[in-house]
Amino acid sequence: MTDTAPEIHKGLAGVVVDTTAVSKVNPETNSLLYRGYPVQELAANCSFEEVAYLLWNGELPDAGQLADFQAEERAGRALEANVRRAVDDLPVSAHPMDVLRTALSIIGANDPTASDASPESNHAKALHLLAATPAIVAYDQRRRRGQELIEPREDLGYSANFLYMTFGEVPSDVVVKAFDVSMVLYAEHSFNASTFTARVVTSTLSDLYSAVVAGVGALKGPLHGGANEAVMHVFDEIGTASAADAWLATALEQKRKIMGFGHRVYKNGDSRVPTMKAALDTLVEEFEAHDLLALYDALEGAMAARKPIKPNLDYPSGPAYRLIGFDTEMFTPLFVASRIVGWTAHIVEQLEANSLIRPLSEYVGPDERHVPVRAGVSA
Ligand SMILES: CC(=O)SCCNC(=O)CCNC(=O)[C@H](O)C(C)(C)COP(=O)(O)OP(=O)(O)OC[C@H]1O[C@@H](n2cnc3c(N)ncnc32)[C@H](O)[C@@H]1OP(=O)(O)O
Ligand SMILES: O=C([O-])CC(=O)C(=O)O
Repeated sequence: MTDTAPEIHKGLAGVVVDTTAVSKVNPETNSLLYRGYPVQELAANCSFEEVAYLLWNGELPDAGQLADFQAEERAGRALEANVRRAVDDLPVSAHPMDVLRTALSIIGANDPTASDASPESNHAKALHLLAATPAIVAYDQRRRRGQELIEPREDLGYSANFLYMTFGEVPSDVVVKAFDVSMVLYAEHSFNASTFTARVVTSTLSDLYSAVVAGVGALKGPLHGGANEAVMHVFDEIGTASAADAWLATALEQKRKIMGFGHRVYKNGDSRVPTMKAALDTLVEEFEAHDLLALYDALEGAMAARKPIKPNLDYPSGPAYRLIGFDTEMFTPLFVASRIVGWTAHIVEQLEANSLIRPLSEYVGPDERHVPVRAGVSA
C-alpha cells in the first residue's frame, strides 16, 4: 500500500474552517473589526450594551432600540434562587470559573425552552445570560470575602451595576469606564479556542447553554482566557520592577511560557492592547499605582529585549482588574461575562448555515491485531 501521509495542521494553525460576519481579526493591519467597526472606536464611543447589540444584530442600536435592549437586560439581572443555592453549596475554595460553569449550566436547566434553537429564542437566551452572569460573578467574589449578596440596581448601566453588586458602591467614572472598555475589548475575537468550541458543540445541534458552558471550559485554560489570572500570578511572583529581568531570564531558560505574551494570530502585537493599556493608565493614575505600572513596563521591556513576543490583551487586563479590586481568581469569569456575547453571536451564525464539525485524524497507533486466547479468561 502506498498511502501518502496527509498534511497535519497541528492546533489547526493557519486553517480557515468557515466564514464569519461577526468580526475580522487582521494581523497584517493589526486591526479588529466588530461587524465592520474598529474596536478602538467602539471602546471610545459606545457602551458595552451597545456593542453587545451590534454583535448580535449586525448594526448599532438607535435610541429606541437601545432603550428596549437596556430594559430587557436590566430586568434579567437578579440571581435565580436555585442558582444561588447551588453557588452556596460550593466551597469558597472552588475556582470561580468552576462556580460560573456550574451556575450557567443550572440556568440552562431552568429554561423550558432550552432546546428551541430559533434565532429569536437564542437571542433571548443570550440576553438573559448577559444579564445574569454579573450577578453570579459578583456574588462569588463577595462570598469569597465573607460578604452578603447585593441585589442589582436597575438605574445603573451594565458595568456600573456589575461593580456595584461586587463592591457595594458605584466606583468613580474612571473605574467604570475602564471596566466597560475591558468588556468591549473582550467581547469577540473570531475563531478563538472557546468560540470554536461553542461552534463545535452547536454544530451537533446541541443547545445554546451547552455550547456556552463548553466555551467556559475552553476559556479557563491559561493558554486562552486563564492568562489574565496567570499574568497577575506572574506579577506577584516577580514582586518588583527591578526583579523583572532576572526573573524573565530564568523563566525563559526553564522554557516557561510567559503569561500575557504571544498570540496565535497576531505576531506583531494584539490590536486591543493599546486601548486596554490606556484604560490601565487611567486606573494607575486613579489609584496612584505607580509600582504596578513600573513592573508592567519592566516585564514588557525585558521581554522585548529577549524575544520578539508582544503582550496580548490579558497583559493589561490582569493589572486593571486588580486595581479595580477583584481577587485574581475572578479575572477569567470577567472575561466570560463579556465573551458570552461573542460566543452566542457565533452560535446563531453557526446554526444559520450548519455543518457538523468533524475533522479527520491520521492514525499512528498499532497495526490491526487480534485478541489472543488467554487461559482462565472467559468472555
Ligand atoms: C485572550 C487570549 O486568549 S490571548 C492568549 C493568552 N495566552 C497567553 O498569554 C499564554 C502565553 N502565550 C502562549 O502560550 C502562546 O503565545 C499562545 C498559546 C497564546 C500562542 O501560541 P502559538 O501560536 O501556538 O505559538 P507557539 O507556541 O508556536 O510559539 C512560537 C514560539 O514562540 C514562543 N512563545 C510564544 N508565546 C510565548 C510566551 N508567552 N512565552 C515564551 N515563549 C513564547 C514559543 O515557545 C515558540 O518558540 P520556539 O519556536 O522556540 O518553540
Ligand atoms: O483569538 C485568540 O486566539 C485568543 C484571543 O485573543 C481571544 O479570544 O480574545
